[in-house]
Amino acid sequence: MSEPNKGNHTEIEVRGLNLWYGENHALHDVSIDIPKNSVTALIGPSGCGKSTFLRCLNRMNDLVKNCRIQGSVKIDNKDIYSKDIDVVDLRKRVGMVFQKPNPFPMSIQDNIAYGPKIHGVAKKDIDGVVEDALRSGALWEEVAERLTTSALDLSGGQQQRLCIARTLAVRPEVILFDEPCSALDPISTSKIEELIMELKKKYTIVIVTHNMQQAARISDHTAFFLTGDIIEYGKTEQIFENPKMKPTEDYITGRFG
Ligand SMILES: Nc1ncnc2c1ncn2[C@@H]1O[C@H](COP(=O)(O)OP(=O)(O)OP(=O)(O)O)[C@@H](O)[C@H]1O
Repeated sequence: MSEPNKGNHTEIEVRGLNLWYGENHALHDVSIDIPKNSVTALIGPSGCGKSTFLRCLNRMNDLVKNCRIQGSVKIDNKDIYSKDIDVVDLRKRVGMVFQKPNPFPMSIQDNIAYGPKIHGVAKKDIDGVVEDALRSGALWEEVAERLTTSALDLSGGQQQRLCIARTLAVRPEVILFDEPCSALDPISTSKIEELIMELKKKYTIVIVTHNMQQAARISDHTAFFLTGDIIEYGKTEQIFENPKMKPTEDYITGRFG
């Protein structure tokens, strides 16, 4: 079991989390404390369970057939797997941004307004919510004059910032990023990285990344996963400059993975 991080106020507390896809035991007794208003990076070789773990944090694995989960995941002190949790409300509180930008096939404005409308924001307030979300997503200046045009006409990087803005529009507490830059060029990537570092002032961020430099640049804490276990978890500086575990050192120095 990994040492839970002690320090900042904990936003996400995971204890003894086990997950099976059918017979495949994909997460082994994972425990971790993820601090509020910070960026936590999940790194590790392909297939080690990073995305699986990330998806446990907003119960996206509920949608996977034959998936079984044991253990507890508390967000803001409340077990998100308890019976009285409304999963739609949970996914509003814990937003997610995926590897490939996935705007809805509708206008920029409607992409952002979609969630707030579903969650009951009054019509008169929608324009303000849209503008705020696009500003927070560092996209407003680029799209203010073309809000009614299709989101699919935006560049890949702009689409990804739109997806981030769409997540922000429903006022989440936590944002999960699953390799958000892997489909983007270096300039778009650095814009998203800057945005993530800005967003952590208001939100708790957990990011899966294959890009070690990215983890080192933007995260405060890093967890190294290997075959379904957290091998090491700590301050990013310590993990990258002075890893305590041999497999962590081997991975970050490129000896495997
Ligand atoms: N929907 C699913 N159904 C069945 N098995 C799955 C599913 N998703 C993941 N797995 C399995 O769970 C294990 C962990 O996969 P996961 O995608 O979480 O790893 P990862 O570290 O995120 O990998 P990558 O870096 O390649 O995205 C793998 O053995 C994978 O095959």
